[in-house]
Amino acid sequence: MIQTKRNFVFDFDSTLTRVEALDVLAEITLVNNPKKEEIINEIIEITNLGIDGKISFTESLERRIKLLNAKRSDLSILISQLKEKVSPSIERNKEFFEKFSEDIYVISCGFKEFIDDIVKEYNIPSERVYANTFVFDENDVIIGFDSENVLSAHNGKIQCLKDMNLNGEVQVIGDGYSDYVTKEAGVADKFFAYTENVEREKTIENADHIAPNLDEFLFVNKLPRNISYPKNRIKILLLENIHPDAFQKLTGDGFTVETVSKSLSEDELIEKLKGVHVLGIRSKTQVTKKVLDSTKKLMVVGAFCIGTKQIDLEACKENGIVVFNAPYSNTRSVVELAIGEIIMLMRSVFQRSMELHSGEWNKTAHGSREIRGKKLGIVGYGNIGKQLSVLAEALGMDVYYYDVEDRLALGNATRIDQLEDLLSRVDVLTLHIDDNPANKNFIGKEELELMKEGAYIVNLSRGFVLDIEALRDALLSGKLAGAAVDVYPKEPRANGEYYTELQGLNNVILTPHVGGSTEEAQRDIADFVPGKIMAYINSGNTVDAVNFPNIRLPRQVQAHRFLHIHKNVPGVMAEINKVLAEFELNITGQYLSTDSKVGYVITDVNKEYNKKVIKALKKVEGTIKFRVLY
Ligand SMILES: NC(=O)c1ccc[n+]([C@@H]2O[C@H](COP(=O)([O-])OP(=O)(O)OC[C@H]3O[C@@H](n4cnc5c(N)ncnc54)[C@H](O)[C@@H]3O)[C@@H](O)[C@H]2O)c1
Ligand SMILES: O=C(O)[C@H](O)COP(=O)(O)O
Repeated sequence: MIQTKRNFVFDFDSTLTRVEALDVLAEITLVNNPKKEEIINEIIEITNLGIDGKISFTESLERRIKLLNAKRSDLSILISQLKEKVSPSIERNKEFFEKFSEDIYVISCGFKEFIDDIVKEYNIPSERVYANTFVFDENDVIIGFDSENVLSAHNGKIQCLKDMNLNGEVQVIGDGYSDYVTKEAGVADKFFAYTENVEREKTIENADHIAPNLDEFLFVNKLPRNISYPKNRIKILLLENIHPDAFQKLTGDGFTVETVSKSLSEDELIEKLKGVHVLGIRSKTQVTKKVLDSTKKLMVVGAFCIGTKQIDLEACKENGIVVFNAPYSNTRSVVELAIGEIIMLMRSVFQRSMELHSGEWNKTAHGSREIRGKKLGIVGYGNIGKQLSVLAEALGMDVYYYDVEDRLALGNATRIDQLEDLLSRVDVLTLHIDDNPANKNFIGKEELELMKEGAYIVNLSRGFVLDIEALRDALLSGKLAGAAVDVYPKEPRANGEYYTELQGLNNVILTPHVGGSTEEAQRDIADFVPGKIMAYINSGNTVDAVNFPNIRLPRQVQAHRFLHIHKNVPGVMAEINKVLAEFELNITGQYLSTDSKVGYVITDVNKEYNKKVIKALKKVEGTIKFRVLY
C-alpha cells in the first residue's frame, strides 16, 4: 500500500517543552527586580492573551520583549533551563524524532536563538525550525524582533506553512490558537491538540484529535513509540468514594480515571465497565461472575479495603483479571475504634451522653466500670486481632483469643482452644474473623447464651458473622450489658436512610461501617493499591495479588515483554515455547508462575523480532489474555 507522505509540524512552547520560554526568560532577567512578581504576571497574562487570539500576536510580542529587558547572555541560561523542561513524552520518544527526522518541522512564534539548541538534540536541524529572531542593540540587549518574519505577525503560522508549500499531508501538533487556525485556514490537514502541559478549551474544541502526550499521537498515527499502549487509553473506574490521592496517583502516571462516589448495582456496573481496564472498589460493590463475564477489557480489580469476598475471585481468575487489596492499611484504625468502643461501653458513656442531650442529669457509677483487669476475648487473631491484643494488654486487660489457625500469642495473651471456653470466660467479646461466607451467624443465639451475664460484644468484622436478631434478644433480656456494631448483614450502596433492628436499644453503639474509615487509613490505601495496579499494568508484576500466581519481575531493559495468561492445562507452555522457537526470538528472560487453574508466563525478548509472533501467541489454545509491554 502506498502511504501518502506525512509532515509533522510541532509547536515549541508548552508542546515540545513543558513551559513558555519567554516566561522562563522573565524569571531569569527579573531575578533581582523588586517588581518581579508583578511583571511576570503581566507577561503571563500577555502571553495568554496572544495564545487565545485576544490581542494580536505582534502586540503580545512587543509588549513582552519590552518588559523582559533581556540580554544575549541570559539566553544561554535559558537554553540550559529549557533542556531540563522538555515534555516527558517527547523525551521518551527520541527514537521517533530520529527515524522520522525528514518529516519533522518546528514552527513556533518563539525564537530561533533558543529553540534551535533544544531541538537539535531531537535531530531537528536549524533549517527545519521556523521561528522569530531577536534584534539586539550594541550592548547585546534584546530590543525587538525581526518584523519582516511572517511569524512575528498575527496568523504567522498560516503564512509560514503556505510559504513552505509542503508535499503530502500536514499534521500540526500544538497547544494554542496559532496552531489550530492552520487547520481552519486549510494549510494543515489535521490538528492535534497537545495537552500534556496545558489544556486550553478553545484548542481542544478545534482539534481533530486530543493528544495528552506524544504516545497518543504516535499511537493514532501508527508510528514507532517507546510505550506499547498510551496510558491515557487505559481507563480506570474508581467507585465508593475512594480517597482522592488514588485519583492523583493514577492520573499522575498518565491513566484516564473516572470516580463515582457510591457503589453500583450489577446492571449499572455492567454498563459502566464498558471499555474500562481497571476497577477500584471498596467493600460494597459486588463484582459478580455476570459482571466479569460481560467485561471485555477489564484487567485488574483493586479492592481499596481488606475484604475481597464481594468479588468473585475465581471468575476473575478465569477471565485473567488480577485482584489486589490493601490487607494492612486500615487495621490500626479498626483497632483504635475497638478500644474506644470497649471503654465507652463499659462506662455507659453513650447512655449518659444521650440522657444529657435530652436534658437529663444522671450522675451515677452504676454499670460503669474500668477496663483494667477485665477479660477481653478476641475471636480471630489475624492482622487486626493481634494488634488489638497488644493495645488492650497495654491498657491492663487480660487478653484471651480464639482462632481456627495456629496463631502465636503476643505478649501475655492466652490462646483458648474452644470457642465455648472463650465465650464463658470473658467480659468483652470482640469479633475479628475474616469475611469467609462459612462464618455466617458464627455468633448466634447459642453462643450468646454461653456468654457471661452482663458481658459486652463488639463486631467490627462483617455483618453476617453475628446474628442480629439473637443479639437484639440478648440485649433486651439483659443477658448482655451492651454492644458496639459497625457492620450489618445488609448495608446500603450509598449514604442515606437506614434501618437496623438494633436502633434505639440502650447502651448500643451503632456506626455505619466506619472501622477503617479514617483519613490515615484511606490515604494509605490510596497509595498502596494504585502502587500494585501500576506495577501490574506497567510491568506485569503480580506481587500481593489475592487471586493470581504472584510473580516479581526484574526491570525490563531494552526488551519487549510478552505477558501470557493461560489456562493451566497440559501442553500450553510447550506450545508457547514452540511458537517462540519458530519465530526465532532472542529470549532474554522467561518467568513462569502457575496455580491449579492459571499459568502466567512472562517472556522478555530482544526488541527486534517478527511482529507476527504476537498473533501466533494469542492463538495458542488455552490463552486467556495476552499483552505486550515496552
Ligand atoms: N469495620 C471495618 O471497617 C473493617 C475494616 C477492616 C477490616 N474489617 C474486617 O475485619 C476482619 C478481620 O480483618 P483482618 O485483617 O484481621 O483479617 P485476617 O485475615 O488477618 O484475620 C482473620 C483471622 O480470623 C481467623 N478466622 C477466620 N475464621 C475463623 C473462625 N471461624 N473462627 C476463628 N477464627 C477464624 C483467621 O484464621 C485469621 O487469623 C475481616 O472480616 C475484615 O473484612 C472490617
Ligand atoms: O474490608 C475492609 O477493609 C473494611 O470492611 C472496610 O471497608 P470499606 O473500605 O468499605 O470501609
